[in-house]
Amino acid sequence: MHKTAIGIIGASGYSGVEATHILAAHEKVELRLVTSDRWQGEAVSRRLGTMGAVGQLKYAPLDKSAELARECEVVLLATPAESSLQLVPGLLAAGVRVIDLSGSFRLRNLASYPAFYNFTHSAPELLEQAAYGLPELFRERIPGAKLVANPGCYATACALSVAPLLRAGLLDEGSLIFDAASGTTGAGRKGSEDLSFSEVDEDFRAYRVLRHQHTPEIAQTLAGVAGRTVPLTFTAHLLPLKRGILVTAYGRLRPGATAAEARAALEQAYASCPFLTVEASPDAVNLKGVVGTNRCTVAVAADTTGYDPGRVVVTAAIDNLVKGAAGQAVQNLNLMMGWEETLGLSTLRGFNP
Ligand SMILES: NC(=O)C1=CN([C@@H]2O[C@H](COP(=O)(O)OP(=O)(O)OC[C@H]3O[C@@H](n4cnc5c(N)ncnc54)[C@H](OP(=O)(O)O)[C@@H]3O)[C@@H](O)[C@H]2O)C=CC1
Ligand SMILES: CC(=O)N[C@@H](CCC(=O)OP(=O)(O)O)C(=O)O
Repeated sequence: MHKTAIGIIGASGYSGVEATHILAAHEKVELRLVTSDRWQGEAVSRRLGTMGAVGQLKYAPLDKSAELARECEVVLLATPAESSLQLVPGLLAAGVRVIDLSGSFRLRNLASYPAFYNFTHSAPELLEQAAYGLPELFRERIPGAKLVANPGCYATACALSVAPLLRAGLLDEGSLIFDAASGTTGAGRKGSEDLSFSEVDEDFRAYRVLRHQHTPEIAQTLAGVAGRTVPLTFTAHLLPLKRGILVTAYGRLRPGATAAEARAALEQAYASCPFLTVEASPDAVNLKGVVGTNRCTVAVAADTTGYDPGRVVVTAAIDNLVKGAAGQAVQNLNLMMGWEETLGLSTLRGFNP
């Protein structure tokens, strides 16, 4: 059977390693290229275990990425945003299709880059070309895309929690609040004092409050589904765990809308989405149900206590490295290539039997 040549640039990072595992077992893929400076010259099997034929592949240095990637039909960039920004124009010019896991092609508003990513965008003409790779909400542009901007991990969970309610016109025009918590792999492999074991273990705190880079991304997605600006506050928290994101979203039902309609909106929106599960109650949405898988679980409840009439709460959970990064990238790859959406992703095993 013909296999499609794929490369992973930034293969030694947390999401690059996750992508290597998934693609090594993908029946339609030949993993042709993995690049990393820290592991250059070493075989994949030395770092990740035997992994069949892929185990023999050696990590190439990052500065050879652009040249070697020309042998690939599609390349996943699991690199920091600035590195992706440098690499993407050349790869596209060489006819290579790209799935970028970083934030460098997600935002339409150019001013958001200096404000939230600390750089001025050097390839603004490519932003319009990039398909935002959140298949459950924006499936149409992915199959024909040359460049897919894979969504951020928090942005994935936040958007999937409330988008169906906004699309169905069930929420009022007041602001939405997203409280989200992530495991530490969300910050990547590079170390910092704040992320050291002694600082993180047995602690819990918010970070980058009112200046997190996923705020404009969530706002862009919600405006896309609601057809209006959606005011929002997003707060990220660091969990003393390795993987997983749980978001709790707070909004208000518009007068006359009911909890049953909100639940039906989630169920209808996600009925044909293989990785989305609507749980009976927000209490049933947890990290154990999703970690190690490409799933996203969601559930909604509305206030019945009378203490806050109209209040609606939605929870959503994902694995930040799978549905929040490498798994979603492979889901997008499957759609770009016209393959079954779940290929390589349906047998991933989480904690639950
Ligand atoms: N971790 C997560 O949960 C998520 C991450 N993302 C995004 O995906 C991308 C990869 O993230 P993640 O896997 O966490 O990152 P890591 O920090 O774990 O890994 C970064 C990778 O990029 C390579 N790299 C290339 N250029 C540079 C550079 N200038 N500085 C540092 N590393 C470089 C590194 O190679 P080497 O060191 O071997 O040379 C390494 O393989 C990022 O843009 C991130 O924002 C998106 C969603 C979720
Ligand atoms: C725990 C933790 O630090 N998580 C990261 C999320 C990484 C991500 O998705 O960021 P990009 O938009 O740069 O791709 C953060 O909050 O920045």
